[in-house]
Amino acid sequence: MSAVTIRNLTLGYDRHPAVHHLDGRIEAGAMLAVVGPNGAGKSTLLKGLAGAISPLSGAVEMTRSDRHAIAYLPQAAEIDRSFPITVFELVAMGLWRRTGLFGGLSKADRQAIEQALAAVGLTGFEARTIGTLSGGQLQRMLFARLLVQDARLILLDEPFTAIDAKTCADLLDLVRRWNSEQRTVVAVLHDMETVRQAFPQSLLLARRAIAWGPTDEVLTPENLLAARRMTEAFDDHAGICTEAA
Ligand SMILES: Nc1ncnc2c1ncn2[C@@H]1O[C@H](COP(=O)(O)OP(=O)(O)OP(=O)(O)O)[C@@H](O)[C@H]1O
Repeated sequence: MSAVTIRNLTLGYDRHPAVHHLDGRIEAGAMLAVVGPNGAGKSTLLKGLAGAISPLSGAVEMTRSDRHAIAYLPQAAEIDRSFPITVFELVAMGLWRRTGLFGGLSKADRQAIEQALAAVGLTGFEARTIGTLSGGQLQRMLFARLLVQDARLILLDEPFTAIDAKTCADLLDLVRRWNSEQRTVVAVLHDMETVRQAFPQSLLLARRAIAWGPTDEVLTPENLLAARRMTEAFDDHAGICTEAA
């Protein structure tokens, strides 16, 4: 059974396409890594799956109940840390579909928030404002919000970038737990070791799909080179450095 079917999907900004003519299926319960060079369209694809941007053409198909149960973790850079909100309040926002924006929290809701904070190792941080957290603590807090969302489809944009090894390992354990609970996880990742270790399926993106399937068949040197060449060909401002994939 597929959780998501992508049909001839083109996504972009101001009518400029960033992801072209993508076709594929994400099976329910899959762990799919989305990989590719900078500017390949990975974040754009996640936003399209999350429903945060509308397709220029084509479609993202999923059941109505799945569409209403998507948890999306944006890149850390997109979080406004100066916003005056506490850790508890931010994690509580994961419940808003159930409680409504201004609804009160039940005792069970408060317990769920406390449990989520405990699961990410942030017990005692409830009253801290988010601007006082370290990078690793911030990411743990965002995972706690994902936990209380209790979603079937979880979209993660670079969840392990710029965090320490311990936090990375702890959060990867949570992702594995979600997968063992038959949730579907789609993650944009840059670290190929993490992809090979934890994500059986990969989509290699370079505006178009270069390859999509079992990770060891997708992450070949030939495919990675093709992805880099294709993304550079798209980028008007591409520099001459060709080292980092
Ligand atoms: N809000 C936006 N408005 C206009 N163009 C955008 C916007 N966001 C992304 N783009 C462009 O769309 C293309 C794909 O960007 P995207 O962020 O999806 O790539 P990415 O693969 O996630 O890159 P990275 O690995 O660097 O995060 C890029 O050329 C980018 O400049």
